[in-house]
Amino acid sequence: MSRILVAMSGGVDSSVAALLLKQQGHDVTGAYMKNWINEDNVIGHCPWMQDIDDARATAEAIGIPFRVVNLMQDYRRLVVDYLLDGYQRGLTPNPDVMCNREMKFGVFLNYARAEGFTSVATGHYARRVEASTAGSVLAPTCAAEVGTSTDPTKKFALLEGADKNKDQSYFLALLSQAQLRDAFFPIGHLAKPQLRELAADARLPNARKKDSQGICFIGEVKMADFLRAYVPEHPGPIVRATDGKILGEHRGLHYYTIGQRKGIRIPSNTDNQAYVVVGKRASDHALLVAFDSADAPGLWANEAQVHSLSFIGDPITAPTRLECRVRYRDPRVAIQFTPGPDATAHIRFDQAQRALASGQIMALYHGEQLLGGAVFA
Ligand SMILES: Nc1ncnc2c1ncn2[C@@H]1O[C@H](COP(=O)(O)OP(=O)(O)OP(=O)(O)O)[C@@H](O)[C@H]1O
Repeated sequence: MSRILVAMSGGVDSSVAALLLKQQGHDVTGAYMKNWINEDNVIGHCPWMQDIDDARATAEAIGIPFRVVNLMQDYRRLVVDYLLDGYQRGLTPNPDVMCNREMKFGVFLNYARAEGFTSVATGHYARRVEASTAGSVLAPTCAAEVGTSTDPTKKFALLEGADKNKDQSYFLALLSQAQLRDAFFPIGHLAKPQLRELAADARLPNARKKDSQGICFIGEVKMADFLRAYVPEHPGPIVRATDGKILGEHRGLHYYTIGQRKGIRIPSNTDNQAYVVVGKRASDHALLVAFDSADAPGLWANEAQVHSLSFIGDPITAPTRLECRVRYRDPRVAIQFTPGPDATAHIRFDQAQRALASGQIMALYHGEQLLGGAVFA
């Protein structure tokens, strides 16, 4: 029997994860991670107290012990500083991906091990399966199995969640084999309506709670409001990329992402073409814009460089036809993957991709198997 610490956010997904593990006969404890409590009270409503109450009440209904783990200092250092630093450097960081690698399957997993637990579980929509090595790509041997084995001789692979509308594998792209070995995703094989039914049948108090939105720690708050509070304003010119004409002034590059059309506040001078952000220029802190069209400079990419490449299973060391996902809700797209030195790779897309930002995460797939991830240069 495994001793499992389930990360319970107060939401219905992680509650059903705990419920299923308990029903399977494991020794289960629930834990809420206190990552962020809106310490400076600058970004309004933060539902964390309600979430703790919900998680505690649900743990009680399931009949498992519950604790609150304070990880605020680690979170500030490993996620918030990464986020703020990235935006200040003109990048597009992804705090959810980093929260998984550094917190849930990092600090929280280490905490669990130190407390005598064999593994952690979350309510992510992703499936962990046993894998065997076939060439350089790990091939799942039994896609139906969503087991709780921590056998150190076994290798594990990650598949997309069965509910394609809820799949969260993208956010797990930077996990390692060692992290995956001790991580369970008990709800990855379920569809959301099925999961809600299980929650209702078990009379879990949060069976009808609505799904959370937005960044894990910021909760319901918009990223722009968060950045306004934490990143100093740094104005610069808005420059038309096609001819260098200065069109106006912006209040900080961190408010903009490549591909963004809203909030540029430069009126279009044709009837039907709006400006879109196509880049950021560090030398004069310029925001580069162009009319949104197929030939807007820098907006569409046939190829890209990535760095900080990591693999869940065996690394891919030769040029290979694969697929990738360039952002959470995007479909997988076919690519030619060519590994380079020092955890870099060159990606050639079969079809041009719109608005790839430096710092953005690329998740690498072979069919529905998540192979790993990297960061766009
Ligand atoms: N503050 C937290 N404390 C404990 N676990 C958390 C916390 N935030 C997220 N998690 C874990 O990470 C998983 C994915 O987080 P996400 O914010 O995407 O939640 P979700 O998919 O809406 O799931 P849920 O319905 O459980 O909130 C959750 O299912 C839960 O296991």
